[in-house]
Amino acid sequence: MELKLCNIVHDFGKKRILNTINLSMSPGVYGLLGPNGTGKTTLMRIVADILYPTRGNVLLDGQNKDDMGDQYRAQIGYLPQELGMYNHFSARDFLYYVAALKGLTKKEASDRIEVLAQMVNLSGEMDKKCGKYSGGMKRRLGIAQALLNNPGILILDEPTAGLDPSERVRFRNLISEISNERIVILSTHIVSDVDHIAKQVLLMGRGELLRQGTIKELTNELQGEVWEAHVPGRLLAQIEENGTVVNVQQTDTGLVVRVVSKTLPVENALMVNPSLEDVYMHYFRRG
Ligand SMILES: Nc1ncnc2c1ncn2[C@@H]1O[C@H](COP(=O)(O)OP(=O)(O)OP(=O)(O)O)[C@@H](O)[C@H]1O
Repeated sequence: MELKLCNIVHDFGKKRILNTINLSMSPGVYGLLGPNGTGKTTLMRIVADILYPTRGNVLLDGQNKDDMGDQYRAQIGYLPQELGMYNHFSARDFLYYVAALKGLTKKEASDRIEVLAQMVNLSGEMDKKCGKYSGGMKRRLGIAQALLNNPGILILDEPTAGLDPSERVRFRNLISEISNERIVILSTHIVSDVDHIAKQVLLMGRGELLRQGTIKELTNELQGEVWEAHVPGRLLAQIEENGTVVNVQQTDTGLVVRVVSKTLPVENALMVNPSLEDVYMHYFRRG
């Protein structure tokens, strides 16, 4: 399966939101990483066939999605940022409802709901009302509804927003498990959501794909430019002037500063291995 975005441009009124996006994807997790308001949701809505781009084409295995119609939409699973759920529905009824909208028969729906409830670890909670679900359970139910039609392309828009750290880790593992046969596009501004699981990281800044690569490729680009130094507080401003400060930790004897800088930031700085967070800060330090 190959999903290709060709010269996607999108304008809202006179404002250009997406500027000539080109991208080719095969099964695996694509982490769409960038600050708020850079066009991630807009791009995902275009791939989900909810929004028509101003210009450009989306091709699935060489066929234009607009020519494929329902055949294309049958391949899409979408978890929007805000998924509307009926609080008085049980999780099971909610999934039956979405299954009906997706055109599944009752038998297909009941078989699939059984499998998905297990997959997202909600088997024992299916008769509980959606309104009684925690944030993490809602997100897992959101994944289940997106997977009802067994889509080849799964689009997850900030799926970990509002989750606590342990839910976040569980959720990341779940995404990883379900990504071996499908294209998963996951947008986030939280680096750890895509660290470890993304086959490719797409850095999105102001409507453009700034960089694309594996985590290793992106971190390798900063090899020799990431430092840690133990410094007195008064040196922080000078370090900030010459590099991108990624982290500052207070200690009894001063600060431990992590910084991206082409040159040695201070005498005693030690070169360290770059992380995806360093890459993110390097590209987006000014928001
Ligand atoms: N329907 C709309 N009409 C006008 N402008 C819009 C519309 N939807 C989004 N925008 C604008 O497009 C830009 C990109 O928004 P988008 O939601 O795609 O970004 P994002 O990267 O997903 O951000 P976030 O993480 O905050 O959702 C923003 O400036 C936003 O205000």
